[in-house]
This record gives sequence, C-alpha cells and structure tokens, in this order.
Amino acid sequence: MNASLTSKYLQIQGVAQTFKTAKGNFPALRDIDLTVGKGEFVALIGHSGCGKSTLLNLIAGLTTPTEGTLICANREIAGPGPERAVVFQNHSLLPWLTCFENVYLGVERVFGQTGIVDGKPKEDKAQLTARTHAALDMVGLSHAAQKRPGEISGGMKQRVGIARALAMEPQVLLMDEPFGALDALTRAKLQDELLAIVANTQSTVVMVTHDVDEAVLLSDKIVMMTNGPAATIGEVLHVDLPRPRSRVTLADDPAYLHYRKAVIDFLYTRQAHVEKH
Ligand SMILES: Nc1ncnc2c1ncn2[C@@H]1O[C@H](COP(=O)(O)OP(=O)(O)OP(=O)(O)O)[C@@H](O)[C@H]1O
Repeated sequence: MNASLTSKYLQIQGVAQTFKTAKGNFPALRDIDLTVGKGEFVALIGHSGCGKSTLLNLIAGLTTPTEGTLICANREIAGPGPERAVVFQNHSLLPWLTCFENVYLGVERVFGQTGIVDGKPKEDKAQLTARTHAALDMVGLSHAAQKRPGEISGGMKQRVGIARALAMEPQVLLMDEPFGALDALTRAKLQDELLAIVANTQSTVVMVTHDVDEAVLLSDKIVMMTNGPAATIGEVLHVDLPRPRSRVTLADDPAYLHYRKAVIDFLYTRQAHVEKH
C-alpha cells in the first residue's frame, strides 16, 4: 500500500448532513473535513446531540451525506461494507442465538458466501467455525460460546459484539460508545482488551465517546466537535503518548494530564453546553 493511501485511508471531505423533520430541515453537521491514517485510533468527542453518531453512521455507509464525500481505501463509501464493521452501545445481539451463533452469523455473511468476497474465496463450515472460535477467544469468551445473551453480563454481551465485528476482519472498526452502558471497572477492563486487540490487528478505529479519559488513553487523534445544530469539528488533538499504554502509569504522567486538560477545556470552557428549555 502506498504512503499516501496509508496516511489518507479514510477521507471525509466537505461533509454536511441535514435531516428532514416534521418541523422542517435540521442541519446536524456542516463542513466536516477529516483524514484518518491506516491503523490510527480516532475518538469523536463532543456534547450530547452534536452529531457524533451521525458522523459514524456516514462512515459506516448506513446513511448518505447531504453534501460532500467519504472515501475509504480510495473508494467512495456508497453503503455498508465488510471492510467497515460497527459496534453499537447496546451490542444488538440476537437473543435466541448463542454467543457462538451470533458471531458465526456475521462470519458466514462475509466469508461463507459463494464467489469471491474481498479477494478471498468461499470458506467451508470448518473454517467459518474456526474463525468464530478465534474471535471469541480474542475477547476471552470461549467459555461462554454456548450461552445465550440473556445468560451473560452486560460486559460479556459487549465483548460478543466486539468479537462479531473483529471476526469479519474489518479494515475499519467503527464503535458508537461501545462501553457507555458498563460500570467503571468493566469498562476499564474492556478498554485495555481493546488496546491489546487493536495493537495486534492493526485495525483503523473510529470510536464515539463521552469519556475524556477513555479518549486520551486509547486515541492517536481526538476529534472534538462543536455543539449542534450545524456542528462541525472544533479542533483535532494529536495524542503522542507512547504505546503500549498503561492506565496506571499514565494516571500521573504530565503529558497525559496535559491532553486530558486540553479536552476538558474544549468541552467545558469553549463548548460549554447550554441546555435548551
Ligand atoms: N434521523 C434523524 N432525523 C432527524 N434528526 C436527527 C436524526 N438523527 C439525528 N438527528 C439529530 O441530529 C443531531 C445529532 O444527533 P446524533 O445522534 O448524531 O448526536 P450524538 O452526538 O451522537 O448524541 P449523543 O451523544 O447524545 O448520542 C441531534 O440533534 C439529533 O436529534
């Protein structure tokens, strides 16, 4: 892969999104320009309603922009694709299937179809099963493969959602507040697991979060968004902390505290949220 494609793997150019509502047009996003390099970890942070999920959905190809273009690996994003997998906050597992079956479903869709998918030929059942087990193993859930979502904890369900996305071997992992609904300890554990997995898979990640510490700990770039309506990118903070990162070591690292303060200043001083009544 050439250097220019590596540094401009994901390109968002002049993107705007306006929704048609009963009360007329609602401009959610305007003038979004962003470049993400291959293997970069990017956090989208901003106050509630500023358009983080709207931007993520555009990258996922679940919606199309009113203006502008999104490009992934030199190709315009025209819809969802197996190279971009999404992990939602509420894990969205099918309750009647086991953890194994929930992951297998996605694996089969990407690698089990007849014909050539993403340059790879069709795989047989044994190969699909092996892929599924490998993904569950990566998130430490081999022991729960035969359990149904109703029989496991929230953190475990979230892990299944991550395993399902990872099993598709996506080039880009899109995560919409994946740990938002979890308690602080489970959240910390999954953040550490995600750091290790991404270091291993070299995936490009775009993650929506509300959590300043999560953004600084995980990211290479923090994209800070202004308040809506017509939200845009206020500032991009480059986080140059060496990897692997340890939350314990970083807790009193001056560079970490500097990045943390920069995000807090942006959110609570420059973009102080004004509640609308
Ligand atoms: N389909 C839609 N139709 C109309 N308005 C929408 C639609 N989707 C989102 N919006 C509006 O666009 C704005 C951005 O929404 P979005 O969900 O992207 O924000 P967010 O930053 O992800 O919020 P949160 O952090 O609370 O999840 C909000 O004002 C929302 O009400």
